[in-house]
Amino acid sequence: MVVKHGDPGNKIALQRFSPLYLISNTPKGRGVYAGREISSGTTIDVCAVLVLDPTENTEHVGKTNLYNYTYNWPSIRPNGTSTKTQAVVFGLGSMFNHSSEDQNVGWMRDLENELVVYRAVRDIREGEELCISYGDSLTFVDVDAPSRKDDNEVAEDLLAKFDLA
Ligand SMILES: C[S@@+](CC[C@H](N)C(=O)[O-])C[C@H]1O[C@@H](n2cnc3c(N)ncnc32)[C@H](O)[C@@H]1O
Repeated sequence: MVVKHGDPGNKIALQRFSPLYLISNTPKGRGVYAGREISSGTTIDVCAVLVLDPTENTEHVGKTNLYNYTYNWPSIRPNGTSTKTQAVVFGLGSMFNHSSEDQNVGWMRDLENELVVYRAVRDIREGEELCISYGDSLTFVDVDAPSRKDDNEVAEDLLAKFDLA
């Protein structure tokens, strides 16, 4: 079907930066990498989402691995009040990994059009992984997080304090 000019409200411009690479077997599983420099502010992708019915989300998707790929999303009840649900993001949006301290990609919900728009939040070097923030409540161990000290290291730190006294 060819869409003519007709109703511009139904036509959403999609943008995807190129080249991007999907790399498997990173410490975070699969991840998305820049194939060349990306300037701050560049749109990296525009992804359509599937907003889940809140009951379907808690009773079904929330019990599966797919849950780890969903984004928090507001949902409007038939009476007009707002509640929370999840949305499945199609395309690359589901492949961006999390970084707590060095995100280079920001994302924004477009509620009206049921899209997520991803943009570079700083200049990105060729070969860098594209990472977003998932927020504070992670469901996995963050491989970028500074490793916790083991008991021996804590004991050594305490002894060092005594030495100083
Ligand atoms: C939306 S998926 C991202 C793509 C995923 N790496 C894959 O291979 O399908 C989210 C999952 O990626 C992994 N992940 C993302 N960021 C991570 C991080 N900082 N440290 C460890 N695992 C991470 C976790 O397994 C998480 O549940």
